[in-house]
Order: sequence, then C-alpha cells, then structure tokens
Amino acid sequence: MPPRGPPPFLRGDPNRDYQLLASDDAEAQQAGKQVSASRLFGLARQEVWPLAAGSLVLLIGAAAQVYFPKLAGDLIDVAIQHEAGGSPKEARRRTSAILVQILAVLAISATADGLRSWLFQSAAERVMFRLRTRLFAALLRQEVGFYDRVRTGELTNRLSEDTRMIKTVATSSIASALRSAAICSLGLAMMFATSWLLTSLVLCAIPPLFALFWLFARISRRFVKEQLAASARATTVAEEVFSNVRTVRSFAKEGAMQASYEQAQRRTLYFGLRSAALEAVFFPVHTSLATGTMMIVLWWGARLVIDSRMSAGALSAFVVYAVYVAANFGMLMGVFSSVVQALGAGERVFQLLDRQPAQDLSSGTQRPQGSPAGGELVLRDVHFAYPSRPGAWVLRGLSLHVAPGNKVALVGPSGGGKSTIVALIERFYDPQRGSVLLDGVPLPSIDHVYLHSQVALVSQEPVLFAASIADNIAFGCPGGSASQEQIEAAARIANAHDFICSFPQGYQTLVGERGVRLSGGQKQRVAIARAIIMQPRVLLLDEATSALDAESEHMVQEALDRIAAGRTVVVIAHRLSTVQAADTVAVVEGGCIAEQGSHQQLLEAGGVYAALVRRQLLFASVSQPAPQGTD
Ligand SMILES: Nc1ncnc2c1ncn2[C@@H]1O[C@H](COP(=O)(O)OP(=O)(O)OP(=O)(O)O)[C@@H](O)[C@H]1O
Repeated sequence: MPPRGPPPFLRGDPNRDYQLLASDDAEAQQAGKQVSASRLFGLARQEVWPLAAGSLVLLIGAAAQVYFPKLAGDLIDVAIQHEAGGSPKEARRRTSAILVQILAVLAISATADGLRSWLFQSAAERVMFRLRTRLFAALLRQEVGFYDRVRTGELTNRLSEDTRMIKTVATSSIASALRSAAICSLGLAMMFATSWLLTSLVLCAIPPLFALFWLFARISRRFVKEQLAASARATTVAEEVFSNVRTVRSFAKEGAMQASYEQAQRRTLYFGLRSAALEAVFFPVHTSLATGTMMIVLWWGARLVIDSRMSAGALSAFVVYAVYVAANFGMLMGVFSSVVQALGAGERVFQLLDRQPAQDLSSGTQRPQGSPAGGELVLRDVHFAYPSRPGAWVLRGLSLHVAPGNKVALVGPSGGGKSTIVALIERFYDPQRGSVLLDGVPLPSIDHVYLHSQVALVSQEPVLFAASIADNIAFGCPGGSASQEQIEAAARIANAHDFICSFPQGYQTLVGERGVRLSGGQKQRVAIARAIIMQPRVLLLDEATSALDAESEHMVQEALDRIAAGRTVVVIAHRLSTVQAADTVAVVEGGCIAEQGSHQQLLEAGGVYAALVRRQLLFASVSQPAPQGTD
C-alpha cells in the first residue's frame, strides 16, 4: 500500500508537480518517454577524445589485471615442482623472474588506472557542467506561466539530483562498463585457454544471472523514478518553508510544517524501502548463484587435478580468473542497472530540455523609436486567461490607450484585472486574443532586451537579490554594469541615498535573501533606484498601500513622483492624490475598462467610479480625506 497523500499543505495528487509538467506539454512528455540510452550517452559526445584515450588506458589496465592470475598460477606451479624434487636454484631463478614481471605489471596497471580515473572523472564533471547550464538556460527560457504551474523545489531538484545521476552514468559508468567488459572478455579467454571444460560450466550460469539482473533493473528503474519525484516534492516543501519562515513562525506552524515535510519524505522512504527490499531479495539470490557456480567449478577442477588432467597451478589461476570474471560481470550488470535507472532521471531532464516555451523571447527584433516623447501604449481588444486557469477569462476585450508621457491610473475592485494589465505590458504573458503595442509595435515583435530596457516595473512588494545594495541598483542598468556615480545618482532620486549611507557598509550593505534585511520602505526605494538607473520610457507602478508608515510612504511617494516625471506611467492607484494627478483614470471591472476620464469627470458622471468612491471601496486603505461632493 502506498502511503496516504500528504496533509493539507501538500494536499492533492502526490504526483502533481510531475504530472503538471507532463500534461502541460504532451509533446515534451512524448519526447521524455522516448529517452534512449544513446541519448543519455550522447551527452558525452563532446568528450569523445578524453573518453577514447580513457578507454585505451583502460584496456591496458585491464590486460595488466588479467595477467596477475597467470603469474600467481606460475608461482604456485614453481613451488609445486620444487616440492616434487626440482632444483632449488632453478626454482629461485624462476620466482625472481616472475617477481620482476609482477612489479612491471603492477606499475603498468597503477599508471593506467590513474590515467583512466582522471580522464573519465574529468569528462564526467564537464558533462555535468554542460548539462546543468543547458538545463538552466532551458528553464530560464520558459514563459512566466510555466513558473505559475511548477514549483521551484521541483526544478532545483532536477538541476541538482537528476543531473548528478545522469553525469555518473553518462561517463564513469562507461568507464566501469568498458573496464568490466574488457576484464570479463580477457578473463574468459584466459579461462578457455586454461580449461575449456570448466569454462563451459561457468558460462552455463551467465544466462540466468543476466535474466535476474534485467528483472532487477526494470523494477528498480520505476522505484528510482518515483523516489526522485518524491524527493523533489520534499525539497519543494523545505524550500517553501524556509523562504516563508516568518509566516510559519508567526502562525506557530512549525509542527504542521514538520508534518508536511515528514509526509513528503515518507513517500521517498516508501520507495527507498521498496528498493532496499528488492535488493535484499536480489543480491542474496545472485550471490548464491555465483558462489554456488564457483564451488561446483572448484569441485570439478579438483577432480581434474586428481585425474592429472590439470595442474594445481592452472586450477588456482582458473579460480582467480573465474573470481575476476564473476566480480566484473557483477559490476557490468550494476552499470547496466544504473543506466536503466538513469533513464528515469533522463526522462525528467530531457522533458525540460525539450520543452518549447509558449513565448519565444528571441523572435522579436524590432526596436521602435517612436516620436521624441516615445512610450505610447495601446491594449487593443485584449482577451486573457492565465495559463494555469485556462478558460477563466480575466480580461474580456479590454482596450486602453496611453499617449506618450501621459499618466493613467488604474482603479477598480480587487480582482478586476489591474495587475494583469501591468503583467501583459511587461510581457510576462501574451494575450490569447487582441494585442499590446508599444509605439505601434506588438510586444512579441519587439526585441526582448530592448523592451525591458524601456519598460520598468516597481511593484508594491519588490524582490531584491541577496547581494549588496549597489549590486541591486546596478541590476537595473541595461548594460549590466553601472558606475558608483550612476548608482548614487539613482539612489538620490529614489530618496535612498541617506538611509544607505547610514549603514556602516553603505552601498556594500548586503540586503539578505529577497531583501529581508531592509524595511519595506527601504526595499521599495532601492527598487525605485533600480528602475531609475534604467531610464525607462514607460513606468509601471503598483502604488504602496498602508503597508508603509507615513514617513516612509512620503519618501517613497516623492521618489515615485520624481521618476514618473516626463514618462508614460501606468499606475495601480491606491491613493486619491495619485488619481487626481493622473491624466486619465481607468476603472477596471470585470476584465474591461468600465469607465475612463479624469477623476472629476468620472465623479460627475456618477457611474461605477463614483459608486466605488462613495462606497469607500477605493482609497480605503489610506488616511486621505474622502473626496467631496460624492453624495
Ligand atoms: N498568476 C495567476 N494565475 C492565475 N490566476 C491569476 C494569477 N494572477 C491573478 N490571477 C487571477 O486573475 C484575476 C485578476 O487578478 P489581478 O491581480 O489582475 O486583480 P487586481 O485588480 O490587480 O486585484 P487587486 O487590486 O486585489 O490587486 C483574479 O481573479 C486572480 O485570482
């Protein structure tokens, strides 16, 4: 019986993340299902020369290894012949000669093993580097909607765990497999040369051993795949808890989170235990079969020695060869089963590598220059539903025109679609119908980097990177690097310079993960500086609500007013002063622009806006006086 589904925190299908990805993209899923061993090994294609060189030294090392039993057999025969009355001098001379051979073979074998290890391991590291960077690039190419559906823990797990598993198989396992195959073949050849009769007996045991391994690999592949998926879910829970530790603490939900994590891990444990049980059955059966065969061979060999059909030295050499062959056959099968298991991890990685993003960021090439003012925004008959909720239309034929340099304030009831409009202008999503245009050019036709150097977003809860304040501000610079003067100039406009200088490390102060070491107002001002340094033509603002105290709200507002001057601005307005200062107020309701005009015009019209103001549904969160004459 599989474990019960996770508790509330993770309620739903335990395979949800995996299935989401799979059902999300049937084509990629298909491609994922068809992952073949050749595709897995294809990852090592660029390493063909190091691997070829590694294989060569590996063969040399294997040949050296296989020579040892022969030397051991020779030594035993010399000793036996001496016991039977041979000359001690001759025996000593022969043992000395054998000793020289042993030392030479040891030196060759050690050098070859060292070289082999370096060549294969370094190739494996490079394969993993390439695989991870390719996978990261593939993930970064995906549209924002993809991230709405997949949890980050799932993706980071694939980047770390799955790629590590594939790396080992794609290179080192080739080395082990080749080495074992070489030792097996050479060992078998030597066994044949020593006694074809005994060798035939050994060969009889190989088909059942192989069948056993094949069965084991098939079953364990499924377990490994499930275990990786379960472990990804556990990582997701851990990541979510760690990044929301303040929420967890404030609700005293440590116990519940612990239970969620345990539940997620329990599934990992469940498949881990099944793997362990499988191994507990498989390995004793395999070992008994192999050891039983060896003992029968020894028994028969002893009879051959007694009948003088074989020397004791030859039997010793044969037994050592048989042990070599058995051990390496075991290793070969181990590699085979880990390849089969890695195909499970490969499916998941290749599924992501193959996934075609719904938005092609490289398709846009245009850089509209527009009139000198620039920054004309048009939303034309836009219909939009979020990809994670297809069919639930958020915008239904919405049209909006913002002239260059104009300021439009979006107001309306919660959930009406204001933030969605901003997300479409940022091209986080593309509308299903209709279009969004900047300076007359549809956004998908505009060069991605250019678009985002012209449009800046300052949200209510900006997220900063875990770096210094200077680095966070410079992040906004289109070229990627900014001078200290530029950074400081932007910080001054954003009202951030003074508080930054009050920190002992000034601009080099680290802000912590997502900016956790700064206050809400400070974070927002750093985010404003990050937008200012970009010198955008279009500004998208989500105004701060009462989350800030009066002083920092004033500082933030002043900074926003400065940065807005002379630019096209779309602001999600929460304050009366903002709507009053806007050229146009657009009331977003039910996915459409219900009304548009100046604050005064709309109040006088006595429509939706007037009703919302009257019912205090707008500006309720700020301590501004209610507008006059609305009743
Ligand atoms: N990423 C998303 N995936 C699915 N649905 C979403 C997503 N973001 C928002 N929605 C849904 O889209 C609708 C419009 O949301 P939106 O955030 O645009 O409203 P809003 O007018 O900005 O609201 P508020 O004033 O409360 O911020 C809501 O029903 C919301 O649940």
